[in-house]
Amino acid sequence: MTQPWNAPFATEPVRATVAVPGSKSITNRALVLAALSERGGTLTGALRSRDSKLMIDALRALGVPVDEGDQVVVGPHQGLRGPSEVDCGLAGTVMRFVPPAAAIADGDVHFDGDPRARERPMSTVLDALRALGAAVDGDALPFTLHGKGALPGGTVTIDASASSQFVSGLLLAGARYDSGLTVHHDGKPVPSLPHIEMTVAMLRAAGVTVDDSAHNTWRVEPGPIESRDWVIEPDLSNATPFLAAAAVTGGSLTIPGWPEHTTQPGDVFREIAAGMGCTVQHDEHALTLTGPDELTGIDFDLHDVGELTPTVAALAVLANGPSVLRGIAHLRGHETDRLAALATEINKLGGDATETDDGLVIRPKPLGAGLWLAYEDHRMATAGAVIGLKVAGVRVDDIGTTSKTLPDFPAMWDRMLGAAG
Ligand SMILES: O=C(O)C1=C[C@@H](OP(=O)(O)O)[C@@H](O)[C@H](O)C1
Ligand SMILES: C=C(OP(=O)(O)O)C(=O)O
Repeated sequence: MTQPWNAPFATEPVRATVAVPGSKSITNRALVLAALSERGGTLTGALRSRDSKLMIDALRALGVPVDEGDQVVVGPHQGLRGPSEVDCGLAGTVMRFVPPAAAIADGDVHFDGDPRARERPMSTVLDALRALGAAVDGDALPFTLHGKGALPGGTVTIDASASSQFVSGLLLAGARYDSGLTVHHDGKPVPSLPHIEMTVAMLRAAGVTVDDSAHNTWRVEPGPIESRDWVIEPDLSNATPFLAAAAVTGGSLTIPGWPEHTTQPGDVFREIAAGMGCTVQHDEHALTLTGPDELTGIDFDLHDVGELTPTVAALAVLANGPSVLRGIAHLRGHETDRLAALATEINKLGGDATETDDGLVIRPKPLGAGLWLAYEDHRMATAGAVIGLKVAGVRVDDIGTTSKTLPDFPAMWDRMLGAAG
């Protein structure tokens, strides 16, 4: 058990430029697409973190050569194969993206992951694969896919209201199914739609024909996936704790390389921060956020951008008025039940947060020192760091859990604060 991390308290406004590593979501999609293309592919600016390492190791376990140099190079291979073991860790992208790909492997593939991963929703993907012709034992991690080297594919109806990753995972592999794939969603609205747009955009960039013109229906034509050099954008969701540092201290923070156009949901943070009183400037080179004297509360539907919730909740705790965060019931199936975790930890520090059916209500109240639990959730850990900038004596029990997507977080945070002087 590691010692709790003393969250640095900001004695002056944060003023810094912070370069964040590559996007988790784009990196892990590019890895899957490269593995499913005949000649592999390369990734420039790939994220190197627990989640991307789990994806690389999963692909290697399926017989795909992956070289991790300056670039990540996915080599050509003779087809995915078992028998093999895949460790999903706590990575939603590994547990939801790899099984649809492994469904065309030759041989058995056994999947498992962290204890919490066994509780994350999974049966939708496995039922869909069964409906498309796969043989699968199990409804959650651990489970075994009995690959036959090909999958008929066709049309499947799923309820993807618990996670957009159910749709993305199926679409990423769908072109390699004999008849391609049509996915219909039937249920409450699918969350995180920008992440599905990211999937569709990357499939098209790899030469796959995708029809997403009908609401809640996606059609992927069968055919090859082209080999490409993927240039990975900075992870905009991982940029948000750093931007939040400027927001809560009345400072100014620049993220270089913020894309002009992107499917990353982190881009919506510009609108949220502006809605809370920040000034946000964006040009073709960078994004700069300047914090106000006092943050205002916000009423925001985060359904499309749920992964921003922990950062936004941290801002809300330090705002001068109430905030309502809506549309995020599906966060109960994330790395931890994020609604329960945020409400519990905020209230433990003396704050006022209430869980609703689909979100959180956070009211201003002075906070005090205390231990902030991360629940093995990288974004809970970074939210604790943001609050600690303004509340003296906050400790985060497991800052190391940030390695899921941002292994260098504590050093980056220190460098950011050092730059403020
Ligand atoms: O496809 C992706 O890369 C992701 C989709 C989203 O999942 P949910 O739709 O389950 O929220 C997001 O929260 C997750 O961090 C990454
Ligand atoms: C929900 C998240 O991760 P995962 O890809 O494991 O679902 C997240 O990073 O906020």
